[in-house]
Amino acid sequence: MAPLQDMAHAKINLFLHVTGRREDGYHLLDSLAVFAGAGDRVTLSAASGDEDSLTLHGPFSEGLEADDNNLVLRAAKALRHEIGTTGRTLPAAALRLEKHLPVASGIGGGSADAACALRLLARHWQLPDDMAPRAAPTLGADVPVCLVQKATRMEGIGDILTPAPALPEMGILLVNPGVSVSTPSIFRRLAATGGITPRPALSFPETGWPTLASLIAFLDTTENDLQPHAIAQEPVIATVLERLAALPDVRFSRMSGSGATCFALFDSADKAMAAARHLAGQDCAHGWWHWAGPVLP
Ligand SMILES: C[C@@](CO)(OP(=O)(O)O)[C@H](O)COP(=O)(O)OP(=O)(O)OC[C@H]1O[C@@H](n2ccc(N)nc2=O)[C@H](O)[C@@H]1O
Ligand SMILES: Nc1ncnc2c1ncn2[C@@H]1O[C@H](COP(=O)(O)OP(=O)(O)O)[C@@H](O)[C@H]1O
Repeated sequence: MAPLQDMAHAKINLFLHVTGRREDGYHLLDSLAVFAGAGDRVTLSAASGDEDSLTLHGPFSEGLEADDNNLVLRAAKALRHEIGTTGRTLPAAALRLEKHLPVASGIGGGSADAACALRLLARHWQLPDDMAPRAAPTLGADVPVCLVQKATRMEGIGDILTPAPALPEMGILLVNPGVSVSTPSIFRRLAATGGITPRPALSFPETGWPTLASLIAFLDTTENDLQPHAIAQEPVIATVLERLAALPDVRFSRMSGSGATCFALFDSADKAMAAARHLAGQDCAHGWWHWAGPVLP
């Protein structure tokens, strides 16, 4: 069998409202998630042994372990469990993860890797369509949206998904200042300050956003409720946001997820790439990770 390969794309929360808290401590969200061309690559080859295995490669593989805690191997285990008794007898998979996305950075890299592994394993084992979506939420709140990997409104804790209305063509620049941020610690900070901002229910336009201006007019009515808490923990995020807002041709900027990656929107991928070159020339951006290109359709 030829190896199977798929991309685990970066998820960006264009806005993120925390609307409530469940009894188990998980927060209810309302968020518009889109995916960028940036991503990790996962490859699956048939293996002869009886254990699934993982090897790590790429610029952000250092600091990650290829052990049972890695979300790629956790995905394989969760999928076998979901399948039931026959899950244990399915052929072993040799998985290879090429890590290009910064770890613990608010763009769901680990969740995207898990979702990507689920998609590949479901193809490898020729599983029915509902099997990977059943395993996804057991791996993390962001894994279901990463399985879909298309612009989506996320509600509940990330388990209620609705396809987003049509989005305009745009370019995106992602910038991470090289600090990792733990998602639970940012939700804890939010909870400690009372957390929930009361707001009227938000409605998305049924016909979508025909232009970037119309999308930005909508985003201007929203926030990322986790952003102030992430800045309080890692003040360098505020510096990233200042730099993004000052870039040529920038139309909008904000932090994604629980941070620290921030994004800026542009009329085109070319303009995003030109702004990335401009930023890379600044002293403050030394050691910052960035990626610029298209938002996936
Ligand atoms: C904040 C978001 C927004 O898309 O993105 P990231 O910053 O991780 O990219 C996600 O909700 C993150 O999803 P994910 O990273 O999969 O979270 P999980 O592993 O399930 O949960 C980690 C911890 O975050 C908190 N958590 C997570 C999701 C949620 N809806 N409410 C929460 O309170 C809980 O404390 C939980 O124990
Ligand atoms: N394949 C993986 N890639 C990234 N992180 C992983 C992976 N497997 C396990 N993890 C763990 O998951 C945590 C969350 O990682 P990640 O998904 O990158 O965060 P975020 O959703 O904030 O971008 C990290 O602290 C990391 O230790």
